[in-house]
Amino acid sequence: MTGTEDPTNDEMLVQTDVSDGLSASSSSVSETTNAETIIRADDINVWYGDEQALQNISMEIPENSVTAMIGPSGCGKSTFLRCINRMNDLIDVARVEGELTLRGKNVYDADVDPVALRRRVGMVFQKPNPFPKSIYENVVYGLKIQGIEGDYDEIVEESLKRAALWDEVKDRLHESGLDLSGGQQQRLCIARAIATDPEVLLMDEPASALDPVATSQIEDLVEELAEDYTVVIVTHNMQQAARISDKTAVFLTGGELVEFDDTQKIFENPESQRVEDYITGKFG
Ligand SMILES: Nc1ncnc2c1ncn2[C@@H]1O[C@H](COP(=O)(O)OP(=O)(O)OP(=O)(O)O)[C@@H](O)[C@H]1O
Repeated sequence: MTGTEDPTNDEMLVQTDVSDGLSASSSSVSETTNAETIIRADDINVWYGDEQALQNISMEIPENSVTAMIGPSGCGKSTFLRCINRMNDLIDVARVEGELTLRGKNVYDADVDPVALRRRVGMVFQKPNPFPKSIYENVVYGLKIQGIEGDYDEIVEESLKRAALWDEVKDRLHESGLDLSGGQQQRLCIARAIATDPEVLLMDEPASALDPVATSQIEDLVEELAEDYTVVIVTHNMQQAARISDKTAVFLTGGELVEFDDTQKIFENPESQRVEDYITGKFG
């Protein structure tokens, strides 16, 4: 997107679609083990045309935790993430089978409005991509599009504080979001995603385009966000998954979920030899 175009990318789609129907800090594993399940996948299969991208995926994601999705390129991590807020609906050739519940309600039921669902399940993408609007307007974009009323000044301040950006931008709220650094832009996108008060935040490699300092800020932020939200994050960075997540799902080639467990267990004592080989760098 250039600075002059209106937003037309997936981010805007999420923002415009997010109009209703549906993190952990590195809190200790034991804290999350008993947490309530917010998302449950049951035998999810996804095809793009004739190609199967996910096979019989089942997992339970606890609320207020960080769940990392790791695995080699093309193993279906992003596809799974997009099942949660039905972004795959937007891909003509994609077909999803199985049940995926959010607080017990199958998001694929006929009576679920995907627009409403995406209000409850926000998304942050790989490339920081604020709209060519002011910082303030970026944060309130989803609210305006969805016709959500409220004290916008307060929501902007609260969202930017939660995204750990307020102190850096409070004196320039009406300057362009595009003038921020990459890391600030990504935190602005996070502020925009949380302004509509979702329950779940999906993050697709949110730090992969950032330098180490900005990456570390995003990691700290993800941990903080998990106090209020359930965060599901795709990452290629295994150290990052180990640092910030409570649960880790390891997908391997062919769209198979090979292991899903507490992050500590996955990294210290995985059940599967294939997972051990992957995390120790023997392949992938
Ligand atoms: N829009 C699409 N149309 C057709 N095939 C797709 C589409 N999106 C993904 N795929 C295919 O589905 C499989 C899984 O892709 P996906 O992007 O979910 O994997 P990933 O693990 O997230 O990969 P990466 O780590 O490289 O982002 C791949 O074979 C990919 O080519």
